Amino acid sequence: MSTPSIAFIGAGNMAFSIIGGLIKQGVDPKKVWATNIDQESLNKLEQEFQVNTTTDNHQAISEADVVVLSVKPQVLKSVVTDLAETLKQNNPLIISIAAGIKAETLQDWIGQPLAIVRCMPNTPALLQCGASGLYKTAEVTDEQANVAETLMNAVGITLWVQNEQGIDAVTAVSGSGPAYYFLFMEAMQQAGEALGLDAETAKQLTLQTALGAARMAIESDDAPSELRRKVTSPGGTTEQAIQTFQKGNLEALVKQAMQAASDRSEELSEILAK
Ligand SMILES: NC(=O)C1=CN([C@@H]2O[C@H](COP(=O)(O)OP(=O)(O)OC[C@H]3O[C@@H](n4cnc5c(N)ncnc54)[C@H](OP(=O)(O)O)[C@@H]3O)[C@@H](O)[C@H]2O)C=CC1
Ligand SMILES: O=C(O)[C@@H]1CCC=N1
Repeated sequence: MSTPSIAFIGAGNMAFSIIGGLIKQGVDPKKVWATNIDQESLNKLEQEFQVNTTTDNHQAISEADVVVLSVKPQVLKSVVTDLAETLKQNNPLIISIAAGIKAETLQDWIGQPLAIVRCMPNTPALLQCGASGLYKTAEVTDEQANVAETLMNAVGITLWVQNEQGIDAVTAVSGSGPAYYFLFMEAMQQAGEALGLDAETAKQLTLQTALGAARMAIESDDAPSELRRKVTSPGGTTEQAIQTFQKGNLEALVKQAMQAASDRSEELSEILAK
């Protein structure tokens, strides 16, 4: 397949991030369609990225090689059942980014086992710094798997999981993950202010430190535990902070939080399959 024609059904936060990443990577905007309920919210997307937009989901998928389902999980059933006949006729590759909706459920709603890739991206896709987990059904050809991978590689790194449960774990790690780091940044910034820094100084120091730490963790041969050791002078300041985190059982809390995210992903798949 040359450059595929891609239709995003439900152009909200996540689709905006992926479309932005694709266009910045040089994907032809004429090959991209995006839909939403109202045209007003599509205008920004059209102005910023020059992609085709419509409020008519049928029009968007009429010639699409790839259909990206990017509405909220709660409305996915009505969207998919409405498009089922066209999907069966055109047989595009379907990429669903919805949290918690199993591929088999989508195939049931469509009424045919079409080729489905479940993808769990994250919002840093907007900066081509995303991380996506992918799972494919048996119907997905090698060529289609390549298309899905190439698409998502345009906005960050892409990793396949072998069973669908893996997508629940990916959701808990990288899908929801940016929010965990943002929460930590918010807390650090507030604590910096409480220590007497002005808001802007606390913000800049917090964000640059997050960037520096992430880059070091990615680029260094040292594991994060070793990088941490190198910051922590015996009897020094970092040791006091780390001990405070450990007394508060940070690791157990992180595990508990991510288990809750994964459980919710599984739970959604049961609730929303009905
Ligand atoms: N946000 C994130 O970090 C991530 C989200 N996801 C998944 O991505 C999906 C989208 O999430 P997100 O972008 O945050 O959600 P948004 O609500 O921002 O985007 C969904 C968009 O779809 C629109 N919409 C609703 N119904 C229809 C319809 N019938 N036809 C066309 N468009 C419609 C909504 O319009 P309106 O607002 O007017 O209802 C909204 O603009 C979800 O399934 C989520 O699970 C996956 C990974 C990360
Ligand atoms: O919170 C959610 O349900 C979605 C899925 C992962 C990130 N946002």
